[in-house]
Amino acid sequence: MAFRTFTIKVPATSANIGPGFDVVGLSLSLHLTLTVVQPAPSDRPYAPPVLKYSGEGATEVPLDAYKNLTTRVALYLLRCHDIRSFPSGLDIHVDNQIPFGRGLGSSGAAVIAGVLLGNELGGLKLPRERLLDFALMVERHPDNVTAALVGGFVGSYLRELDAAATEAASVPLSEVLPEFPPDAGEDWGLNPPVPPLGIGHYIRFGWSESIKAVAIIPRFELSTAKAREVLPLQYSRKDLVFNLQRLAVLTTALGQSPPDPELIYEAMKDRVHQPYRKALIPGLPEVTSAITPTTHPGLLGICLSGAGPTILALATHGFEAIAEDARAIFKTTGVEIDWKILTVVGGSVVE
Ligand SMILES: Nc1ncnc2c1ncn2[C@@H]1O[C@H](COP(=O)(O)OP(=O)(O)OP(=O)(O)O)[C@@H](O)[C@H]1O
Ligand SMILES: N[C@@H](CCO)C(=O)O
Repeated sequence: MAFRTFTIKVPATSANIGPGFDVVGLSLSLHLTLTVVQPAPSDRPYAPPVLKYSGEGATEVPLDAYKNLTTRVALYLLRCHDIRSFPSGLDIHVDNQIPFGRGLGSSGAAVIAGVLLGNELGGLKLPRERLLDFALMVERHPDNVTAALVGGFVGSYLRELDAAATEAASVPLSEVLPEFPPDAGEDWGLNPPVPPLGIGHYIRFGWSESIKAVAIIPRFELSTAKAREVLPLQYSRKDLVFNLQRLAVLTTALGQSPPDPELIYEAMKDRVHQPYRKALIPGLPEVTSAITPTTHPGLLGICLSGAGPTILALATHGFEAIAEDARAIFKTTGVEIDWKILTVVGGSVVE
């Protein structure tokens, strides 16, 4: 193969949208972009990938290809296809607009970029559904990764697997993505666990073109793992039905033109994750209860974005008033924010 260069562009995502915990995701107009230069094979000694990084997270992300999340996922995909290492002399420049640990799907985007990178480098030509299986072996809830891969407003579920497939899909992350020493020589250890076929299934819902998302982004990180630890293992029937009723309405309501604020505001309420996360996000209940379609014309609904701490307000107009009033409320709790108006975009692209 001759020298080639390609780019991989993956959108940010907001998961849950209120009641759809671990079920729905929305792809948004911030991107993780990889520009990859792959030299033609040569007789020169093996050279490991050189990773450069700009934008969000540039000061904290590992630049060792055997430690970085995206390249580790790419290597996982390659190793599952009997390709034991990266091609020699790769140059990968990552430019990232998605802030880390804010509930905008940075890790989901990094994982999807990794499966797309592995697919390209190995010339594997895997279909989208199979790429999703690999992503789900790493990020085990489907909402962010599915929306990042296919784009739009997406609902997904994990198929019930038989006993053997359940076992294959439940191996610890450390076995899926072992950390190799950079100079690992010939000993690559055990074969990686190959995902069962068809783990995740999804459908794209309609989305009204008039709706934009105001991302109100606190200036602190909250890891998804920490924000999941505070959730209970069991829920009352009342709370479950509360969420199911709203989610059923929401998936169609956001596709209608014009969107109905009265219907959507209530349909974006949640009793499964947000109430438990408020202790981690000072100001969350105050912002979501003070900003309503009555106080802020144009607002449709407001919720925690993913595992937080970002708050997502869906609106047709009045964006600045929503964001600045949220800023003022957060300020009273000592939290500074940045905000952005985002649009709903298509899925990942390799070109
Ligand atoms: N582009 C990237 N390259 C390498 N690692 C990344 C990248 N983006 C995110 N990560 C890793 O993922 C971590 C953040 O993941 P986490 O799941 O906690 O939050 P999030 O994905 O931003 O939010 P959420 O899942 O709630 O939408 C970062 O601290 C970093 O370790
Ligand atoms: N559904 C997940 C999204 C975060 O990745 C959560 O809320 O924990």
